[in-house]
Amino acid sequence: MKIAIAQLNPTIGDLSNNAQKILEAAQQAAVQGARLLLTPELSLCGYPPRDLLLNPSFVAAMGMKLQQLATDLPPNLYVLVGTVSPNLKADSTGGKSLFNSIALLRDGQVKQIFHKRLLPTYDVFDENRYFEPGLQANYFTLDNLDIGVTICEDLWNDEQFFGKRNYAVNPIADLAILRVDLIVNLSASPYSLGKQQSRESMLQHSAVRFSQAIIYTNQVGGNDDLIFDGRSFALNRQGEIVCRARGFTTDLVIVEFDQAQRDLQLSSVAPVYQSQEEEIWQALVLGVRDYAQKCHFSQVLLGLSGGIDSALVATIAAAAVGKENVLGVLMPSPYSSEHSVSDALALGENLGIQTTILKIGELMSGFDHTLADLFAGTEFGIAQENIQSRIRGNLLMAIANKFNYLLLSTGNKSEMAVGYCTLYGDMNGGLAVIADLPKTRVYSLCHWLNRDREIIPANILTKPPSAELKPGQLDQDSLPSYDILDDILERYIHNHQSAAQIMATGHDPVIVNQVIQMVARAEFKRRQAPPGLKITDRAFGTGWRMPIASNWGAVKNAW
Ligand SMILES: NC(=O)c1ccc[n+]([C@@H]2O[C@H](COP(=O)([O-])OP(=O)(O)OC[C@H]3O[C@@H](n4cnc5c(N)ncnc54)[C@H](O)[C@@H]3O)[C@@H](O)[C@H]2O)c1
Ligand SMILES: Nc1ncnc2c1ncn2[C@@H]1O[C@H](COP(=O)(O)O)[C@@H](O)[C@H]1O
Ligand SMILES: N[C@@H](CCC(=O)O)C(=O)O
Ligand SMILES: O=P(O)(O)OP(=O)(O)O
Repeated sequence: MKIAIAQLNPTIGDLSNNAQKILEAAQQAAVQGARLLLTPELSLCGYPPRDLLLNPSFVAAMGMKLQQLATDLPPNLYVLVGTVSPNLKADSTGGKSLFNSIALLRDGQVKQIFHKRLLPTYDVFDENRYFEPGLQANYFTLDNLDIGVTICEDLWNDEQFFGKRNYAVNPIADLAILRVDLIVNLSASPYSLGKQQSRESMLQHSAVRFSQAIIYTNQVGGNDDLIFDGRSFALNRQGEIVCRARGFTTDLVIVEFDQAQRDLQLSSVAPVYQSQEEEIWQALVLGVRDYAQKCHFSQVLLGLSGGIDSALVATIAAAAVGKENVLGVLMPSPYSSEHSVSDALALGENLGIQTTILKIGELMSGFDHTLADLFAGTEFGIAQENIQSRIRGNLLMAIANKFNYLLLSTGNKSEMAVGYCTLYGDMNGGLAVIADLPKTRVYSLCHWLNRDREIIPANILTKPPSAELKPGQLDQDSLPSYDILDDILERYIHNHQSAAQIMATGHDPVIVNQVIQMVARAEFKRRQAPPGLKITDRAFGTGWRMPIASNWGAVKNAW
């Protein structure tokens, strides 16, 4: 039996176009002789729909679209579609009003509905807010095969693999007891670095442990801060990968279930593990492309300083939306170095993007003049330095607003962590492209980009980072060196280590305390930052929920 995996890229809430994508995949699958088509979790509305689910008219429209899709699908093909369904007992039991479900469609009808059993609530997930958990093991019978149905998190509870039980039940174990022939999984699993290795080793473990063939279908595409990498795959009962779809792009793959052997056959196995840099690059390009497209922007702009952060963002942007659709704005001030302009122009030329120069000296004088009386008798300080950044931010938003460009902001994760950025200045923008990349990773990605030929000019790679807001200023005047800063941040933010634990690894206690205080104090800035593309398992986005007015971490030695 041929089973098709449709690795789709839905737009959240675009029910008609999402249904059309499912229909087109079904037509292709039917032509290729498939009997069953799998689509991702919530494929009809896109994942994550968030609070759209609280809107009854949205839920009703999804129900109608599902019925229409069932009617439109090619005959004789069974199709699993991700949708929501009502919890009819909600009023009497006090539960949530919806299930996160899969509908089995065939010949114009919704044949069966299956509900997601394990609802994730950690990191970016908030499914208990909307959904009631399903209580039953889900399966259906097709051509004498019993096919177990699971939704995303349903597979993430193999206590032998994790070394602990994440939930009380394990849907795979329940299906194995029922002796199903095959388990399919419809997922919307967001990308983070190394996630595919975890998914594959987790499911290899479960496939072998329960002697179950598993087909895992993932969503692909960018939705706000989240990037879905696709890379759907299937495993036979021995835990061997028999098929792997492409990463970071849509795909339709057919796998063959051998009914005599009761197992999946080997089909096409795409190479899986690229270098970390290549993987991050593909994720960010997809994230920018889809954010722009799904928010209806065809052109983007950014401030080009001749520094490495803006150079990387410009390079990603050119790959995402086309070099002819990227505008780099150079805004030298009297404090800017000469190489600021020459390096930015060299980068612009290498990329083939448009560039323009707007000198900001006169605007700075205008600000100084207007503020002169109010600031009289005070020393020149950070507030005056930041005026340059705010003038640039203002000019960039004026251009974005005038010509309907998307402004990309260029802050990296190290800066966002410690607040080394100016609110309403360089933090302006619609999308923070590298906000989840520590500065050391910005460097490694740029070196990787230059592996065959120079894209990022050598001088941008070698000069010391500088905000250039006053003469001779370097980042390292205010911050520890980036390799030290990034190591402390990794331990504190990702590994949840305490100050004492970080100090025990040999870091200077004064620096550790300073960094932790800076992270706490910069929360108010991060809360006002544009959405940042998530590429790690701990990003400053929807999964980061810190208080702003808090004393924890802000007071020296408080922990
Ligand atoms: N702009 C750039 O291009 C750039 C780049 C790199 C580094 N930097 C550095 O970033 C720093 C920016 O300076 P900054 O942080 O003083 O400027 P800022 O204006 O971005 O933030 C400080 C201001 O925010 C407000 N604020 C402080 N705590 C708050 C809270 N809890 N809630 C609400 N508002 C609050 C206050 O008005 C305070 O003066 C400087 O050190 C600068 O050198 C800037
Ligand atoms: N001289 C500049 N021209 C254009 N854009 C600039 C300039 N200086 C800074 N920017 C923008 O602001 C961010 C942050 O700057 P840092 O150098 O990190 O302080 C930069 O990426 C540019 O987008
Ligand atoms: N834990 C899974 C599942 C999430 C889900 O159920 O959507 C993941 O991170 O990919
Ligand atoms: O933000 P940029 O591009 O100016 O990079 P750097 O901070 O390294 O100068």
